[in-house]
Amino acid sequence: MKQLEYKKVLEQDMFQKISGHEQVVFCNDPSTGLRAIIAIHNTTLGPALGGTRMYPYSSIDEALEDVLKLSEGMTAKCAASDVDFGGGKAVIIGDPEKDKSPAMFRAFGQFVDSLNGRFYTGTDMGTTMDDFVHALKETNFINGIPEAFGGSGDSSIPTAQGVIYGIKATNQYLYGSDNLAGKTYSIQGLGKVGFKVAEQLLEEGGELYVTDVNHQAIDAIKTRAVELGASVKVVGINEIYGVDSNIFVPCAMGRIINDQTIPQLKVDAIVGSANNQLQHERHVQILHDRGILYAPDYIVNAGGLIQVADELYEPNRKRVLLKLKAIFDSLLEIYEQSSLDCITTMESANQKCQQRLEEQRARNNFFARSKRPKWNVRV
Ligand SMILES: NC(=O)C1=CN([C@@H]2O[C@H](COP(=O)(O)OP(=O)(O)OC[C@H]3O[C@@H](n4cnc5c(N)ncnc54)[C@H](O)[C@@H]3O)[C@@H](O)[C@H]2O)C=CC1
Ligand SMILES: O=C(O)CCC(=O)C(=O)O
Repeated sequence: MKQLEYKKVLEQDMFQKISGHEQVVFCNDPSTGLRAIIAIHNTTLGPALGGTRMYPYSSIDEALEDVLKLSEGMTAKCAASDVDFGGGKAVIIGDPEKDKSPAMFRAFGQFVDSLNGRFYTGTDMGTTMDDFVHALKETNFINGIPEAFGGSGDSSIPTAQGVIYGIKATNQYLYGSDNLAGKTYSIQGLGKVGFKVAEQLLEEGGELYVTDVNHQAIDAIKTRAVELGASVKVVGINEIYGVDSNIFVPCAMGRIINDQTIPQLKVDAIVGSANNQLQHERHVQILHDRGILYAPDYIVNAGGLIQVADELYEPNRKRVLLKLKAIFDSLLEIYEQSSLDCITTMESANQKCQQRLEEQRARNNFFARSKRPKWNVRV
């Protein structure tokens, strides 16, 4: 009896945790060591889409919490970027440096395939296009694949481009010009996205402070700076928050805007690619009160989503470029609206997303076509 009650509490706890989500799938393949969780948050706008992260989570709870938050963010990102997909994401529990294998990604591909088009996925932190070339052998529900395989290539390129548009919009709003030159930027993380952002800022005359746990990434940006006749200052991983610069550009992990880091910040704005930068929603209000402009992460980092969603309809670079440029206007609109309504930038962005979701729900009536994008999605 006691055991039954205990089980009931556990079940309630689990369903409470996933109460905002449509479906959560645990994937277990001992033969390849695959332990993954796929979370589908909301398919109002279309099938779920979102990258797969590989990270050495210290517990299943930590992995679950991450995937739930990331997939929820994808619903907002799709809504805000006018993309006909819904919110989903996956995490693989393991160290990307040590635990990966082609067999593991093939096994993961089989799990993705079993969802029969409810979930499309590709790269995120800790995974690369090559990993998904293996998954592609098992399923077609993969995006962000190399051009040689009929895809649109590395999605971190448009993500980085979107971050640059976000920084330009922020400079325009704060300093009256979108020029990147003559400003200082502190960048956390020089991976697939952060490195490209750093490179373009250097090329356009920005001054950089950078940090990364990976020394090769640091060496690479130093070399690139020398080639460009520019210079970068390297700071410690915990020192990055206290750097006196114009803009903090987080391009590594989430939850880095929190009670410990906010008091250290000496920047005018935060504009970066990292997903879920705010530890809690209340932190955006604290930033607002301190006069630090926050660029909502899911607006700034939508470039990869824009490209991979486009790829599923058939890659078209011109269309992607137009949508990437829209990040500049969208962010400026959010800044201006939040100032007019005396609300935070996140509240302003969320209102925009809610409006699109409600409009789509109103269209999803008995006569509506099935909840699929209107063009021929590759299956
Ligand atoms: N790749 C993409 O197209 C997109 C990425 N994002 C988000 O942007 C962020 C970065 O993504 P990627 O560049 O793809 O990942 P990545 O794995 O290529 O790069 C992450 C970098 O951060 C570094 N890092 C890890 N912990 C750190 C720490 N404590 N301090 C400083 N550096 C640290 C890593 O060494 C690595 O160089 C992630 O939050 C990801 O979810 C969001 C949208 C799309
Ligand atoms: O960038 C991608 O490949 C897909 C989109 C995504 O997962 C994200 O924006 O976090």
